[in-house]
Amino acid sequence: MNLPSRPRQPSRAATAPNTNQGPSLSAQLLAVARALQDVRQGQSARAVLGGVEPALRAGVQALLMDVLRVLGTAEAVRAELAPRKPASAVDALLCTALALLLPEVPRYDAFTVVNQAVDAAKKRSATKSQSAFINGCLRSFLRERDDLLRAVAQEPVAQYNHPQWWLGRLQKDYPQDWQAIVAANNAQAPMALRVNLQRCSRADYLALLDEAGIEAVVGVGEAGLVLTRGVPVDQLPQFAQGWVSVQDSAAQMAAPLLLDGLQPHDGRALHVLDACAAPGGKTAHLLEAATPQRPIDMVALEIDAKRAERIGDTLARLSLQADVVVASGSEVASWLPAVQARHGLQQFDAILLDAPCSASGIVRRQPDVRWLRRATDIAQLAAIQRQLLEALWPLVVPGGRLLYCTCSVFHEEGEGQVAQFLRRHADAQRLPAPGHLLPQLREAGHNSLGSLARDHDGFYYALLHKPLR
Ligand SMILES: C[S@@+](CC[C@H](N)C(=O)[O-])C[C@H]1O[C@@H](n2cnc3c(N)ncnc32)[C@H](O)[C@@H]1O
Repeated sequence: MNLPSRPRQPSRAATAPNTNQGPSLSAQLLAVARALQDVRQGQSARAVLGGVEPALRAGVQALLMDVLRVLGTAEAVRAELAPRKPASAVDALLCTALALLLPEVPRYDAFTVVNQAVDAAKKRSATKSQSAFINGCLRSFLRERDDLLRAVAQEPVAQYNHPQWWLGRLQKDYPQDWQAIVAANNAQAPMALRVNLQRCSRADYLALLDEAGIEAVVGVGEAGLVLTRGVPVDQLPQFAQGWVSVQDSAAQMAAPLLLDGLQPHDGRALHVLDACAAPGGKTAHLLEAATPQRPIDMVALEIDAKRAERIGDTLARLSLQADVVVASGSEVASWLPAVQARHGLQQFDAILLDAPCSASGIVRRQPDVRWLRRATDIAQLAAIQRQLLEALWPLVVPGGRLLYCTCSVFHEEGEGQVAQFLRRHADAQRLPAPGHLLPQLREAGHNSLGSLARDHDGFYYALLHKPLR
């Protein structure tokens, strides 16, 4: 945490409490505080934001993400200012305003935040009677900010903005790199794109972006791009027509890892199973990588019926096709016979197992994740990952392969899981794959183009080959 040496000046964003066009800051603060209350009760930020009225949603989303990134500091400061924890609605509004007053979040002039937070408090029955208390706390913070920040800087949760158990796990798994991982988690991720090579080349799409005034650099693989500034997807040329998708650079490594060098011998289509497929980002990438010489027959499995609908939406936009099956990858008997009959197959040439995980590698995109997870979740998730690996490995044809991946940096969900699997399965051989990829903190000069091109989330990849008998 950087301590400011002098009071912060009015900053880059709005300093006025309201404009003629947009909703007032107090209305946004009220909605952010309600959303924070819901997240604290266990709901994901994505689900909560879905319920925010459309006119407020974009602003509330941006502010909520900022608040969640510094929530550990804000809560520690609140505890200094008000040792007896206020009622949940009051605490959520107070912590929201404190977060927006921290030096890491220079969005608004400090007095604007204070005044608008007090206005917000007066608008809600659950906070109305505490508006003077909120005003007092926030003004105390402005007066004593440096001392308060120095006091809480000694507490790891306040300093690093991650739960204690999470920091402990990172320290154990990465004694050298844990602080760099935490710093990357607290930064904002760039917007990465994957060009649909069935529709156009990367060079042609770059030219389209250039025409639209959107600056981008070449990213991973044959289809990756990274924007120097994120834009709403509807501003991306030909997005609705399926020429491009938004996907982090680490996730874009899955399709080439699984497919490169794999060719069915008899000229038939490659039988591919995406075993945990929703919302279908990697299913789509695999299908985009099909060629006339290597057509792909895709089965996309997903346990959650609602999420499975999103695979259909993803594929429809991109004009791609898969057999979407709602079932559990670990209960093979419930879906395999019907799939075998429909596709005329016995086993799969390639299986992608993008397993459910803690999502500890993508917290820079989903800053709520760190506050929602519990320490005990990791062992439970590792048990599910193990069941899926055990159930799916027999479905790989000899000569075929399984790509195991998670968007986690924790060893128990990555290297630890795969090392145990290899000890149990003499018929599994490792092929080259990146292993644990760590989220990157961009180098000095921040948006330096080379640094952007190499930026990615935290991820884990292991490629397992089943030799011919
Ligand atoms: C990491 S996400 C997959 C992301 C997806 N591969 C993509 O790139 O868009 C994991 C998915 O696995 C699903 N899932 C969890 N347990 C499962 C199981 N036993 N069988 C099949 N799907 C499962 C979850 O509902 C979730 O949609």
